[in-house]
Amino acid sequence: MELKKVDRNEENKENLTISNNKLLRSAAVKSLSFTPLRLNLLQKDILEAANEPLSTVEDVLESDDDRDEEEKRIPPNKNVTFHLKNRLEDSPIDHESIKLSSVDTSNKLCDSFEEKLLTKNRNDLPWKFVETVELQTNRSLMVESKSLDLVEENIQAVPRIHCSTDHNLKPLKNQSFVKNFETPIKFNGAASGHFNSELFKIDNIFESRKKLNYREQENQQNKNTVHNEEVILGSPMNSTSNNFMFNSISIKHKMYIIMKELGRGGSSVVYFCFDPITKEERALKKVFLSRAKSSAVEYINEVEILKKLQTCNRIIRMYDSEVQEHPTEGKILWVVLEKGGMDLDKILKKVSGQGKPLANHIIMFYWMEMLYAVKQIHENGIIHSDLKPANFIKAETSLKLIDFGIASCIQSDMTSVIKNVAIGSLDYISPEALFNENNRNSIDTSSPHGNPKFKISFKSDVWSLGCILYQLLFGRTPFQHIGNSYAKLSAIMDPSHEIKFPAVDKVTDKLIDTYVVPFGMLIKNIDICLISILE
Ligand SMILES: Nc1ncnc2c1ncn2[C@@H]1O[C@H](COP(=O)(O)OP(=O)(O)OP(=O)(O)O)[C@@H](O)[C@H]1O
Repeated sequence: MELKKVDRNEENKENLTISNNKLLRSAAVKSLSFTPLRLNLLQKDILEAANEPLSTVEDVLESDDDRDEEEKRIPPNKNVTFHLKNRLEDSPIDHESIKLSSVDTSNKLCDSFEEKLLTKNRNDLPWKFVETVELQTNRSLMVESKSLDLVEENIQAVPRIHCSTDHNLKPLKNQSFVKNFETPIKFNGAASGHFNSELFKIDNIFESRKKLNYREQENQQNKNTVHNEEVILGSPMNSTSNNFMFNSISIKHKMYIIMKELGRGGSSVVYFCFDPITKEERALKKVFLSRAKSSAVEYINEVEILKKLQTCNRIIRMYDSEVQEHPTEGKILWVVLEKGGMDLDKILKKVSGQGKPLANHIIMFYWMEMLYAVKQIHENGIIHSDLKPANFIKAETSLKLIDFGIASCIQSDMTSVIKNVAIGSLDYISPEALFNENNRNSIDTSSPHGNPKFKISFKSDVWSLGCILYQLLFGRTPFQHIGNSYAKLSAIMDPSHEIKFPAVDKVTDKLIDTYVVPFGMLIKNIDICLISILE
């Protein structure tokens, strides 16, 4: 890899403004190679970042900087105290704690739970501890609400568990080793949470219910040709309430328990679900085909494209799909997908909410992950057409690409495709995706004469990548500040529009006198599609 010495003075005096006639793709990439915006990284940093599991990267983002390295880890085989905190009241529940003994923090079996949470004298709390459950590799807590009304509302009140190696049950001073309970709870009357894993208490509840529920489901299927009404699986064990409910769905004769919503798109909802037989977690995308703004064919297209990309490790895995007729909701497309974590948009919002800039090596890590993903689809002849942070999600230790709803498959002898609608997300859309070849003199994307014609190529994705890169560096997309949509479209399409590249001090003390890896060199090695732009 080529290394280059930084001239600090040269670096700092530049405040680059690049004319749009070289297009954002080129400008964004070049800005990194020749200006203070260049990612000043040690080769070591890059390699470290590339090898670092994403979860660790996020842990870094979440942790308190002033904490000792030592303190961040709970040593294996030490007693660990979990401290429940009621976030609404914002006061630790001092007397309520669980002692675990011999906890192996590498997420292996924990030997025993010594104590249950004491709830006496704490009748004022909306939450009552019920029990802890030890699954093979996971530890779960179960918490029950005294009031049904409080369940949905206060679900956020439970979610903090403070881990401490301290036997005196004190929460850590800076509370930075905090694991959030996610909120899988859709149940009435009881809530379960988890830490260190995304498996739930539902596991053992489900075991005892399984036979019954399959029978129920079978009966229902026999009685009813519309076989995929959501099935209520009965009341839970250990719950004082009899309103414990799960939603389940059968896709290609395989049952999934729906746990919670993960996200939403224009015409779809994505749920976190659980395969009760294999215990595997899945994401379930429910597309309301009849409500789809764009053609339902596009969602079917998504399934076909995903099938084509199943050998690519930076693309979300698809396990199954089925179109079903729902009595009230019309045609529904169900797609069973690999479950990812947070999408990059949420990660960026979270970071900006913390008021911290993204560290260079994290930018680099995300950026490389995005390039790998886009490289894989381009090599397979696919143009995504809707690249944006929300469509990259954390999965395993990488970022993976999702949402191929408007993607196009290009024949091997072609480099572009004609669409008859402008497609993409406004802040990331390329000029050519807005440029109606049948209405050249206007930014009006409709056509007075004949069908509109938009010529999309692989480079449209590169433009969107440039916008994402800009956002990673400056905290906003290049056209985000233009509020009026018409003005925004004009700016995107106007080659003379100037994109501002504010001077930001990305050069930390640590890196000032070190060598720099020009960003372009990395890209060159990664994405063939960017080579032409750099040269
Ligand atoms: N496999 C997955 N694992 C985890 N979360 C997911 C997964 N797929 C989607 N999501 C979440 O759901 C959101 C919406 O999903 P997706 O983008 O696929 O829907 P869409 O209807 O195609 O969206 P759009 O209207 O933007 O095209 C995503 O931004 C992401 O937060």
